[in-house]
Amino acid sequence: MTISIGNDHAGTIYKNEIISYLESKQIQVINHGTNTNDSVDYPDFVHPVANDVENGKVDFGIIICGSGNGASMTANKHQKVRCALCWTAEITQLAREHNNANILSIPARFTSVHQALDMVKIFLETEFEGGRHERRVEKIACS
Ligand SMILES: O=C(CO)[C@H](O)[C@H](O)[C@H](O)COP(=O)(O)O
Repeated sequence: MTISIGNDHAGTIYKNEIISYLESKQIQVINHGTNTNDSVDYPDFVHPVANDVENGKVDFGIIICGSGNGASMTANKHQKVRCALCWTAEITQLAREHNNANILSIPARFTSVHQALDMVKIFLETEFEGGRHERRVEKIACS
């Protein structure tokens, strides 16, 4: 499995912890940055992740900013992306089970690193339930 990841300056520390976790699980990572704490614009680092998911280069993406909102809004501009802003384990599990989310948006300024790593684990290990949810997910994309 390969994961595409991107973040703004508010998420750099969390991104580095997540990469360490993923690599410990032998998961390859495409890191689109940013890699410093210098102020940047989140769309510049989220669009590449959304492109990777939309083009089928990876199955899942992870994006991180301060509240998770800007990153999520940016990713969801991409037609084939279903980005979920998650801040608890249960919301993360439901984002996969019910919404077949393919990008996880993490609010770095409102979660701990431990919570973020737990959400990443859940996001990657939880299967989409399909069934009634499949019909609903298919209606998300505007024609
Ligand atoms: O888009 C955001 C707000 O929803 C992100 O949280 C950004 O990380 C945040 O806006 C950055 O704020 P800063 O004051 O420029 O660090």
